[in-house]
Amino acid sequence: MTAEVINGKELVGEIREEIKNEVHQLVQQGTQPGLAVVLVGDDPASAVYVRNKAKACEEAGMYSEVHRLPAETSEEEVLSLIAKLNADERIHGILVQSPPPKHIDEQKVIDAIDPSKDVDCFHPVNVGNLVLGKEGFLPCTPAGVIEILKRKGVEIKGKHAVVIGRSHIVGKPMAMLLLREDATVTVCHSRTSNMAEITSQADILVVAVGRAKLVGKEHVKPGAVVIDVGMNRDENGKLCGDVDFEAVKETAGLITPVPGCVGPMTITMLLQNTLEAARKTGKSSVRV
Ligand SMILES: Nc1nc2c(c(=O)[nH]1)N[C@@H](CN(C=O)c1ccc(C(=O)N[C@@H](CCC(=O)O)C(=O)O)cc1)CN2
Repeated sequence: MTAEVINGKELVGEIREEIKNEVHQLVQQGTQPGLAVVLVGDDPASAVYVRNKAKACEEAGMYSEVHRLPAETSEEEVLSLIAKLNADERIHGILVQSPPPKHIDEQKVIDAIDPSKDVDCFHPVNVGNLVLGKEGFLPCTPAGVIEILKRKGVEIKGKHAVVIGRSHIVGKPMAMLLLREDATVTVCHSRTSNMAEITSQADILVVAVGRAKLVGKEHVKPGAVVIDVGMNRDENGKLCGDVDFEAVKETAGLITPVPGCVGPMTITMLLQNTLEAARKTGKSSVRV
């Protein structure tokens, strides 16, 4: 069996077109969604992601501003910028690119973001709402994974979904969102002893560990849906996921490629959250 490889470019293009139309309508009503991205330091991968976020905003007709701060910027300076952005009516969404330099307490900075502008869904209030199943922002990468599954017609309800990874950004919220969709969810992590035994029972396998090609054929049930959230460099410096794509595509039924699927979908969900935030607050000076 050879898996169907999901065409991320097509999916992302379709959703971004929908968002662009909705942004256009909101602009007509006097509100242009605005996103502020804060990047502290000079991590090259983060610089690429931030550039892609600003470009995606522009293409969707949204306002965006990127605050690039030197690596030695103090925590107080970052907090003071967040306070200004919280009060800025042009800005509906704020995010701080992760990871910041070590001297900055990331959670303290996240806690300072107004929850109604926390489009990453990292603030404890929004994480709490997610766990309680209340309305609110959905975290971008996990929401992107659910969107991929739904748009590809994958039934989630009643299926066994296994998530590998327990990070705050992906693993934990991913498990929550799958639960909300009525999947039976198992979370595996670095201390799981019999991982292949568990993952090979999954109908839906989401991998988010940050280790190149960790998941091989032996981890995957024939016909399973495999979603690769990883973003690594292989021994030749080429971008690759956490899944050994060439090996697993022989076993899986449906598989996401890296690059070109979950990453761009994450940014698409960020646009979606910024649009939602703008709809709710509705204040801005239109700049088109
Ligand atoms: N504040 C946040 N920080 C981080 C998040 C996040 O959601 N919020 N997630 C990741 C990084 N990330 C978004 O910020 C992200 C990673 C990768 C991609 C992406 O489009 N990748 C491309 C390849 C890009 C390349 O050429 O290197 C792909 O998969 O095709 C988008 C967003 C950690 N930090």
